[in-house]
Amino acid sequence: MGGPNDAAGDSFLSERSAKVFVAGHRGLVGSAIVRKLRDLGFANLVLRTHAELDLTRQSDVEDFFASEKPRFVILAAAKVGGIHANNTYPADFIAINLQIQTNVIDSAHRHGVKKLLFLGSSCIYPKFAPQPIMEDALLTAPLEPTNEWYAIAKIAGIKMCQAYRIQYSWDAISGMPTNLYGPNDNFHPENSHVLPALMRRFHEAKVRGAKEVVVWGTGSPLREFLHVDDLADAVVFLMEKYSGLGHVNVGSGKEVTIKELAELVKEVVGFEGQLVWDSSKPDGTPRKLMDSSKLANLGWTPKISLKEGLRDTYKWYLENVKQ
Ligand SMILES: NC(=O)C1=CN([C@@H]2O[C@H](COP(=O)(O)OP(=O)(O)OC[C@H]3O[C@@H](n4cnc5c(N)ncnc54)[C@H](OP(=O)(O)O)[C@@H]3O)[C@@H](O)[C@H]2O)C=CC1
Ligand SMILES: C[C@H]1O[C@H](OP(=O)(O)OP(=O)(O)OC[C@H]2O[C@@H](n3cnc4c(=O)[nH]c(N)nc43)[C@H](O)[C@@H]2O)[C@@H](O)[C@@H](O)C1=O
Repeated sequence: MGGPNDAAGDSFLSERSAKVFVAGHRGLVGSAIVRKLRDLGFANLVLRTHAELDLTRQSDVEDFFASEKPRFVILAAAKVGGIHANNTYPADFIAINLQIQTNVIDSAHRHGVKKLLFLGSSCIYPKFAPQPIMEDALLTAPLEPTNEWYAIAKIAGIKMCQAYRIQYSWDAISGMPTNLYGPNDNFHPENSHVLPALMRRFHEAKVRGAKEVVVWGTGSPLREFLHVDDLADAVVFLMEKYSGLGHVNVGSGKEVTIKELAELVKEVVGFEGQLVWDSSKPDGTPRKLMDSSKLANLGWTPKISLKEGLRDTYKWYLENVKQ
């Protein structure tokens, strides 16, 4: 998908004093976007914690947009979790995400927001999509069951941005990041994604002097990881350069097996014991490497290697999370 606007758009970077609402600014992604925007000199960020503004509450969101009237919106607030959380709380993952994105996208449009960026996820694609996954693989085959509820909400978000562009000529775009990690990640033992879960488990095992650490599944699934600072850079790039109908993949182009990832995290943390695989836990999608050539052709490439990103994230974990 696409069109004549694909590489067009007025300049986001020329409006650094404009109000930018970053929804979800305390999360992994939102906090990285705030760091990036502040580095670039954006001086008028509009930020609300979940406690200050619950984005599932339609009338509160409406009132917020009516009074704040932001010029740009970056939607990084969502109900997010790893394979276990997605599989255990399907109602939360579909309902909360549909509510947040519907409220924010619709209110943003009705209150004069100039441009909005919606974030989806690589889980929108079919479980057995041809690899690497092109944007046009969307809705071509069944989804991965462990996260189909979340994926359906995200697909609805993409479609809502497209529908508002078609009906109202409104500049709403969607970026689809691959698996992300970095500072401010969620290190919950069960509900987080694999990378922070393993970092914490290896760290705690090292401190306890444990001989073994349990890792979920078979270790054979492949995943593509992108440091969240690269994602934040891509988000700003898309805000500046992209105004098309189709969503845009944002990946690193590099994949590792979960076993390779576990060995890398183990090395960075300095845990010297053994890995024990718990094959009663789900593997999820066998492989989801995205084809990010659409974004590369617009002129963006990632900079942070997985090894470097892991070291940076472990340093952050030691300074901010561990007891
Ligand atoms: N993490 C990943 O690997 C990937 C993430 N993404 C996408 O990036 C986006 C951000 O994810 P990520 O940063 O990882 O998630 P986090 O869980 O780290 O952050 C989500 C943020 O949303 C806020 N939030 C959640 N519910 C509400 C609500 N009802 N009202 C207001 N704020 C709310 C949270 O606030 P609070 O903590 O106070 O509830 C938090 O600040 C999501 O759209 C996600 O789908 C896409 C691909 C991969
Ligand atoms: C970003 C993406 O994230 C989710 O999909 P996922 O890629 O399957 O995410 P995950 O990071 O939780 O797992 C990746 C792999 O790793 C294995 N694994 C090993 N040990 C642990 C472990 O300790 N925790 C977790 N979570 N996984 C583990 C796990 O069994 C799986 O094979 C979506 O639900 C959805 O939210 C989404 O869009």
